[in-house]
Amino acid sequence: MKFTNKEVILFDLDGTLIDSVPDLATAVNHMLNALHRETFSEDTIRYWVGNGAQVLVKRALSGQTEIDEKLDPTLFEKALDIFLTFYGENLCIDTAAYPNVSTTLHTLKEKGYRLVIVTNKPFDFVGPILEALGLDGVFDFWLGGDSLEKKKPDPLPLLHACEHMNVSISQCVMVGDSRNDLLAAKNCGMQSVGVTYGYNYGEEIGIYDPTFIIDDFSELNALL
Ligand SMILES: O=C(O)COP(=O)(O)O
Ligand SMILES: [Mg+2]
Repeated sequence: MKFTNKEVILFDLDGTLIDSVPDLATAVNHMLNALHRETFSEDTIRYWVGNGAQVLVKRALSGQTEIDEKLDPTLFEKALDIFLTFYGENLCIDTAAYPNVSTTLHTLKEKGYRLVIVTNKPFDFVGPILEALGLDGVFDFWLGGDSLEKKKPDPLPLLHACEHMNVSISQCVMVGDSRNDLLAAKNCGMQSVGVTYGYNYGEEIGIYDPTFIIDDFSELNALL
């Protein structure tokens, strides 16, 4: 079984194309240290990634995935600023593309697919990371979590990407590691691929009903 009549492939970034948690965790702990607060392991922080930088910082200050509703707004603003500044200066120290990502993206491009990134990560961080990993030439377009007024799991960024690329929803596929990607796809009737190796809050990706599930990025070659 494989997809038919697809033209544009939408990719999530963190947990799908790149393992960015090592650098995100360093930046989170730098921020927590600066504010004299308890730090956390990379394994714990991995559960907090997926809804963008603001939610990540709120979860870190709350010490759990569930955000503390009584979080002091001044503390949050200060924490966000420390996090964004440090992360922006240390984007690609221990971040790496997952196995077979680069070769598979190049193969898909050679087959004629146009490739797009739809991430919840702030837009300004995306280009420098792609450049550092040698992936910047492969994509036609990308959207960050702050590019539009709503982010995944809202379908808005996926719909915007389709419109920008001048294709219909049925001509696109969303490839992602988290429920945010698969729910965004489901919310606009787009087919999807769930990857099992990324970050999904400790949940099996299959729960969110992707069209196909893959354990390795190169398996896309057989689906497209
Ligand atoms: O930055 C995040 O929280 C997640 O980013 P992603 O949408 O690329 O997984
Ligand atoms: Mg992701």
